[in-house]
Amino acid sequence: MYHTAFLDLPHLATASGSVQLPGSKSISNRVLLLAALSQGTTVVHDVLDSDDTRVMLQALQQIGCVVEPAAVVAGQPLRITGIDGFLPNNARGQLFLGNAGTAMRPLTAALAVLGGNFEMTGVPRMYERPIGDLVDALRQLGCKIDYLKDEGFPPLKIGQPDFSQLGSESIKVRGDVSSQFLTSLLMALPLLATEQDITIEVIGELISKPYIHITLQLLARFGIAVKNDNWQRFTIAAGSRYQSPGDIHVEADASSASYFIALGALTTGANGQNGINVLGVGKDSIQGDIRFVEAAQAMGAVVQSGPNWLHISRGTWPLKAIDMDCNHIPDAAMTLGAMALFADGTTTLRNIASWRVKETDRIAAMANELRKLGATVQEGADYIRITPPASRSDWTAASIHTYDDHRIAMCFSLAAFNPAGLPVRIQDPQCVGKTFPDYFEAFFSVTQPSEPAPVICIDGPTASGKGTIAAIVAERLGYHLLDSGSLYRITGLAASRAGIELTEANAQAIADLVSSKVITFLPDQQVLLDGDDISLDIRTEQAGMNASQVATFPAVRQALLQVQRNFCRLPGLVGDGRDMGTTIFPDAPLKVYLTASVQCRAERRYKQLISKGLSANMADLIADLEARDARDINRAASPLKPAQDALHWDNSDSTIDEAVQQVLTWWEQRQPFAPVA
Ligand SMILES: Nc1ncnc2c1ncn2[C@@H]1O[C@H](COP(=O)(O)OP(=O)(O)OP(=O)(O)O)[C@@H](O)[C@H]1O
Ligand SMILES: Nc1ccn([C@H]2C[C@H](O)[C@@H](COP(=O)(O)O)O2)c(=O)n1
Repeated sequence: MYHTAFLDLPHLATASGSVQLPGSKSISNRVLLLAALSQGTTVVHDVLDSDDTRVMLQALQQIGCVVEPAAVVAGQPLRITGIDGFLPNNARGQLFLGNAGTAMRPLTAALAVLGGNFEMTGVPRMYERPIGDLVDALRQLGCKIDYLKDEGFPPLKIGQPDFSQLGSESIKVRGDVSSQFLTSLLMALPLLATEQDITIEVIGELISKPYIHITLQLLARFGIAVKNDNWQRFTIAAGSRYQSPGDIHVEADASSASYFIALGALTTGANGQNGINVLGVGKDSIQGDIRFVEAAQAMGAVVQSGPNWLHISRGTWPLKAIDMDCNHIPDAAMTLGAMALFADGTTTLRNIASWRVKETDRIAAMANELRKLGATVQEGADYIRITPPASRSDWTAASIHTYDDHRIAMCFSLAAFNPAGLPVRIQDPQCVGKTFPDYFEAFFSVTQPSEPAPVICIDGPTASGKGTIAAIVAERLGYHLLDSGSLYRITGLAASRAGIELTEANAQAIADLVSSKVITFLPDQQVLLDGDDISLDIRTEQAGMNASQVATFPAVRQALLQVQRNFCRLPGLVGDGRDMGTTIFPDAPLKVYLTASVQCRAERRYKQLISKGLSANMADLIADLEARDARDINRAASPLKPAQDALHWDNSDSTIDEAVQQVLTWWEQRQPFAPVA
């Protein structure tokens, strides 16, 4: 997941390949709660690991469930031992539920019926998301729920219920604000339907029926039969008791599939490959958002499907504008809003009032951000109408505000395929953590830029601070990092270990040797050579001198050329070395030549070596630095020198932060985005 302040997507040209989607959020959180309420242990496979499931799992452990392991571990199922319909004595506490509607609402209902003493809290946006209709319905039953802040909204305090007045009348709940209210009652009331039937009656039109369909399907898996009378009355039979189904698999998220379905519809592939394969969800899905496929087809996508896979390719182009009632696919419909940017006219998405009370006011948010890109947008209480930019020149490079809403971030990634060749900036990309933490990694794995991904080159003499500055700049931008010096250090070390003398006569043998090695770069500057950890061995001054020696051999430089260029991948690269800007990435949009005085560099290197527990003395260091500088500058092959278009920075008197800021400022000056107001 990207934790950067923003993520710049370069202009993208083509897309092809396969994406394995993460588990569905809606199914994950329902299954987790049902398992928690059940008798027995449920083994849950493929649970989504995201912000919303994390808060749910934490809360379930607080109410007394045993969860093993305590959090989702990739590739491992979760074992949940439920409470069998009863809270432990004196169950109480504060449950923090972030911005997860799929946790706040069902847990409120279940705990209000079970009768714990809990405070239900979350992030500020959660306190703007209505829950009053659910609370009213629960109070009809005798549940005790108080508002801790604003009437009708979390945070809430749940106390002991009094069911002595419980009669045979049906429980009434509004169906036109959020289907999560009905889902919450459907999951909580089996706990009360031990001796009598319980009927829920929906007031107003029931929105998002597909989500109720998921709830009913999953209740059935946990042993609860519900009679559905025309989506207006739901009767839970007397004698209900949650029973673990044993093993259960969470299918992949159909809403998350929408971005890749759209991607297939928008793009052509490169190198003879065509289309996008979406794995983990297909035509047998129980999720309503799978019907996004029909909407995408209406806009021109060509879709083939199997039980749990989809293959999508471009059909009609430009896409066809549509006028569609999207009530059945409220979440995935946002993706249609992004697709509308590529349509042949005005697209209208109707019956989407629920967008206004989601993670943010999604109608307003989509309208604002689409306008930034150049679209003409009209919004109403329950609709949005989008006309794409009239021509290429009407597109603008936009910095997309994401409102802490994962779907806004994912939708607007598609705008990077604009016909104007513009990049797109996604602010706060980590908001995708709510449902699809590795969304951008998946997106980059199947997309290709129209130009090579952007590279920032930082060259300069030894100990000038290149490596330090490059690493921080890369981290701030979410870019890959190439420490090219380490490749020469590895080469020198490999040759020495193989007993090859570092002479010109052995240059080809050394080049062949390094080409035959498996070099692995791990986080935290860890480097493996054929599986051996050589991270410290390559950092000695001797290793630096050896590197400088082998770096004079053209055969070695040639062997490492493509290795270095292969580091240039989406979303971009920061490369540090001696010839990044002159030889390896001559077309890089930013080249920095970083220097510092010899005395200053020697002092820094001294401190660096001592802090690593390596021995050093200043006089030797100065001599070594000067010798290394001389060799690097005077060698014939790709000598150390500033590229003609490099910007120079002497950082003898600046801090690391100042140097980083300078590079980032230069980089920002090259971006087309308007400054954030
Ligand atoms: N502006 C700065 N102020 C103070 N210390 C710095 C500054 N820049 C870098 N340093 C420190 O100097 C040391 C050397 O920096 P670094 O290893 O990044 O240099 P380098 O140019 O990459 O060296 P080499 O080419 O040998 O790999 C590090 O300990 C780093 O923390
Ligand atoms: N692009 C590069 C990077 C490094 N070298 C050589 C010259 C250096 O003295 C040696 C070690 O580099 P360091 O890790 O200190 O940055 O490797 C080069 O020729 N070209």
